[in-house]
Amino acid sequence: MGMEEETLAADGSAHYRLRCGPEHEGGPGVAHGGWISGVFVEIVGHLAVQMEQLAVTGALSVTYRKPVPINRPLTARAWLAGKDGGKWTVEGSIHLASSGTELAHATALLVEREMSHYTRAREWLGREEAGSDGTA
Ligand SMILES: CCCCCCCCCCCCCCCC(=O)SCCNC(=O)CCNC(=O)[C@H](O)C(C)(C)COP(=O)(O)OP(=O)(O)OC[C@H]1O[C@@H](n2cnc3c(N)ncnc32)[C@H](O)[C@@H]1OP(=O)(O)O
Repeated sequence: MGMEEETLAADGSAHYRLRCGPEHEGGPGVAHGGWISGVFVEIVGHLAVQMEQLAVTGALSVTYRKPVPINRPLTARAWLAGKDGGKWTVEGSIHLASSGTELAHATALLVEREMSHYTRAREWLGREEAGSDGTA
């Protein structure tokens, strides 16, 4: 996703240096929105990994404030904004490195899981493709 460096701050937030390559261009000189969303899924998910908790993204809301240029140094951060049992609210932002201006912001709901999540997903898919009622 173009991540070049990750640093963890004492407050638990994660900070990145990154850059959008031309392969993710969505308009002349600017990033595709899917790349921006993908960066957010990765950095909010990685925050949970850093805290040694497996969690998946249940919901992600992205605000695209300014076009994100390709081939320019960017910074991003992710931080835990709240926790309610096994549900985490994680926020993220992407900035133009040169000015610090925020280009995009995200709020994500992460849901804690065990590794059995993936076994259950495979079992669910088997039932789904076999034409059962699909109840997970
Ligand atoms: C230089 C170095 C750089 C390094 C750079 C890092 C690189 C390394 C990256 C590693 C990091 C990658 C990280 C990728 C992470 C994914 O890409 S995740 C992939 C995308 N997400 C998915 O595939 C999830 C698919 N969805 C699901 O599996 C299920 O819907 C979920 C999300 C597990 C929820 O299932 P569920 O049965 O509803 O779960 P359940 O336990 O019943 O619900 C828990 C609670 O969450 C609530 N909830 C669930 N979904 C929602 C929702 N959408 N909205 C509101 N509430 C919800 C439920 O209502 C419930 O609430 P309570 O009743 O407890 O109050």
